Amino acid sequence: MQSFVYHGLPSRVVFGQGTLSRLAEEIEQLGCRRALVLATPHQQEQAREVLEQLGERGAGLYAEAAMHTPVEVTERAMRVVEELGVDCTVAIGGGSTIGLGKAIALRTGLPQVAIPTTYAGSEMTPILGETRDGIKTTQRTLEVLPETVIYDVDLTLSLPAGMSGTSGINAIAHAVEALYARDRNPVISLMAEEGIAALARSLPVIAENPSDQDARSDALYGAWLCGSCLGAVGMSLHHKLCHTLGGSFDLPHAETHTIVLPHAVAYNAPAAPEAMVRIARALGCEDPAAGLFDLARAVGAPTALEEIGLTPGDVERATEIATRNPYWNPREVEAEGIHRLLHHALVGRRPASEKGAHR
Ligand SMILES: NC(=O)c1ccc[n+]([C@@H]2O[C@H](COP(=O)([O-])OP(=O)(O)OC[C@H]3O[C@@H](n4cnc5c(N)ncnc54)[C@H](O)[C@@H]3O)[C@@H](O)[C@H]2O)c1
Ligand SMILES: O=C(O)CCC(=O)CC(=O)O
Repeated sequence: MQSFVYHGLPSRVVFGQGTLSRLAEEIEQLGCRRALVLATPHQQEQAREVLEQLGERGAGLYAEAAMHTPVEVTERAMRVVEELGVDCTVAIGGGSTIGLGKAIALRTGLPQVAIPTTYAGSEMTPILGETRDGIKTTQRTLEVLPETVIYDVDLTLSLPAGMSGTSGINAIAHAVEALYARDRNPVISLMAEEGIAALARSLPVIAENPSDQDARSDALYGAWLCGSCLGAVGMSLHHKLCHTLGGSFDLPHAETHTIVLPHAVAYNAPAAPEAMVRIARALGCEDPAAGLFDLARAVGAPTALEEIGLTPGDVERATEIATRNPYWNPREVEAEGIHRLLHHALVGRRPASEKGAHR
């Protein structure tokens, strides 16, 4: 057995159907009385209902959360925090809204309740990415880890079929990279394999019938596990590529993850054979790279970066940025291979895992 370090993260998780009804008691458990409810403009009505449900524990609503946590949005939220004298935040939404709660916590130390409505996984991580003047920087600090997470399966029923597929594969990407992380450990690897399996079996069912409650429950359980993997260990090439494509080419987050993942896995396969066995087992297929590509197709997701806005002329610059300061990766990150990977992802070629031992 390899030696390892396991670092447990302190958060309280409430999981089930109808669990939103426990929000007031969870706020009380934190010792708080005046919550600021956070949302995107799109989920404003849902957030208003949450505020009403809170009664005197609800201090106000700020519904301007935006993708990649722009600092000007956070600064406006900070003025609301001060004006209302709030003592905690409640973020209801996906990674964008939860990111805003984290950005406020970083500046104030206010406790957070996160109520995720996508599968992105931010609620389980001490990671915050913030955008200033168009540049996104990411940090890891326990100060931003939400104290309480309420997973309510009912809240995911409204997530459209298309977004459910790409958001679920965004979650799978965290577990895939956790399986070959430099700081991987047996507990997180168990969670990763279980998380991939739960999402791989539920996402195609959701694509057919977004109201299937058993599949929704399975998917949210998988998202919790995969988010925990992201929070616990370091990510590698796949996340670096997606952060490059999102940050420098403005490609949409979950779709980018969905398209790039099979190709990143194909690239890393020769250097991470044990991880590949576990990913294939979780997917129920022979070749993990092809299996992930087929899963994307099964949920009706895009499979080519050119479908979401990348052009052939962008591949050179994306290769240069992604290889400049690479994250640790099990296989050496070399420009020619990354250029080829990105070209395959651009055109949507069905990948096959490369064979041989590259380290
Ligand atoms: N720090 C981390 O650990 C971490 C992890 C994953 C993602 N992220 C960040 O999160 C952001 C992406 O998050 P996301 O993919 O969850 O998307 P998102 O939060 O931007 O949500 C996308 C849209 O879907 C809407 N939406 C969310 N849930 C819905 C539901 N159930 N029904 C209907 N509409 C719904 C939102 O209001 C929004 O308009 C990115 O900025 C990414 O970098 C951070
Ligand atoms: O943008 C962030 O906050 C970091 C996101 C991250 O590392 C996970 C992801 O890319 O899905």
